[in-house]
Amino acid sequence: MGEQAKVFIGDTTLRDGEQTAGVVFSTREKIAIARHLDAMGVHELECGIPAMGEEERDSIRALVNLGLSARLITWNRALIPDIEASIACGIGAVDISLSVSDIMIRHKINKSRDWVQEQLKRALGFAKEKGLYVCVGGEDASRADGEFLIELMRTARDNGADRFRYCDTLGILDPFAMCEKVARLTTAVPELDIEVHTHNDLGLAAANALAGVRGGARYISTTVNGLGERAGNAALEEVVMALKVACGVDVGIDTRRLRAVSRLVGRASNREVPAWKAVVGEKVFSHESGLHADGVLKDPRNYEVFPPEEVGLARHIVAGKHSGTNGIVESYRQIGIPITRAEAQELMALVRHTAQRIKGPLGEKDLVKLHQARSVSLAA
Ligand SMILES: CC(=O)SCCNC(=O)CCNC(=O)[C@H](O)C(C)(C)COP(=O)(O)OP(=O)(O)OC[C@H]1O[C@@H](n2cnc3c(N)ncnc32)[C@H](O)[C@@H]1OP(=O)(O)O
Ligand SMILES: O=C(O)CCC(=O)C(=O)O
Repeated sequence: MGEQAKVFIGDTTLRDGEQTAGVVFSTREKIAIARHLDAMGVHELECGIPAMGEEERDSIRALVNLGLSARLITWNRALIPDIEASIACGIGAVDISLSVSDIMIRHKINKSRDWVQEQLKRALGFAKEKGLYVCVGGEDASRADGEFLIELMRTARDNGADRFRYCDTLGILDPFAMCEKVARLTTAVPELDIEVHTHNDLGLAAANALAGVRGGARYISTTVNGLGERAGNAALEEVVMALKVACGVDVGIDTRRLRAVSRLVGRASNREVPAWKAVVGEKVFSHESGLHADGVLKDPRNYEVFPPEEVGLARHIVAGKHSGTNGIVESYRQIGIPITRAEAQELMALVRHTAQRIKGPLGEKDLVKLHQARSVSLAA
């Protein structure tokens, strides 16, 4: 993955994210999330499923009316009425989805590979006739026959598709396999851009998204906080920061807004963001252990992969069971009580004991109490 690689983010918080069992966004929440993602510079928003009915279509129309810079795209089965419903919302881009693995072709949609090919031509032909941008969604592509996928992509290319979405629908791939499989497709059909849509059933969604890019994909499907079916999708915040930090690929998104959008989606989905959530968790820049706190105080780069401000977070030095002298001095400094290293060393056993007793970090009151107790015992 070189610096020159252009990678686009297609966020599907408002479609696959909302498909999380039990999650419902109000139109107002959808608007707030869409505005936020747009302001950050997310390139495309998959914003709903018009075939679901009038209420869903109304919310999609409300999003269309915002006039965002991001491209809005809807999810559709490969059925003309689904695409007509999208057009009726004023949408200019559609994902036309087909199950492409034999297991789903036979045991879900009860059809054949030939039917899939023919239905793709029909639905894609219709959408292109209407002037739409079309992403062809290959549901369960990671379990599909490789040769069949190539044939399907060629059909898609020859019928005007703008890109192909390679879905690891069940999250079964490892990053090495993902890279190889996508590379095979990009080599066989180089004219058609690939998007990778990865699920987190094995905790590999973000890694697989990056592996897809290594294999030649140019689009990544994400959701804020990794919301999505079952264990969720590749998290926007993880993908964007991993691309930037680990791969040297800047997708041009304002990462300082990641915390805010994470909290917005956390509230709207009624799924609080865990404090330890990678990249945006409230406590992922908290340092307690003596050697870590010391290292961070000397130079944050010792223990921080990027500065917390880069994602809208802040650093915290925490006094607790594993604290060392320098961390304790800093904890007292933060609450306006300057102490010396010698004083901190004397307080350390009390800090450890208190942390053990309360089974957690010390708050301001605990620190003040220990400091007063020490002063009293010295005076006595
Ligand atoms: C992997 C994914 O996330 S794909 C996105 C899935 N998202 C959703 O399902 C959320 C929204 N879904 C819905 O509101 C509804 O399921 C609708 C409107 C899409 C369809 O509703 P219904 O017509 O009542 O069908 P139902 O949900 O029971 O079953 C799906 C039907 O679509 C068919 N189907 C499934 N995928 C496709 C496809 N890609 N192209 C064409 N037909 C399909 C199934 O074979 C089944 O048809 P059958 O009843 O003839 O066997
Ligand atoms: O078919 C698509 O475009 C997306 C389907 C999907 O969400 C998935 O396969 O996980």
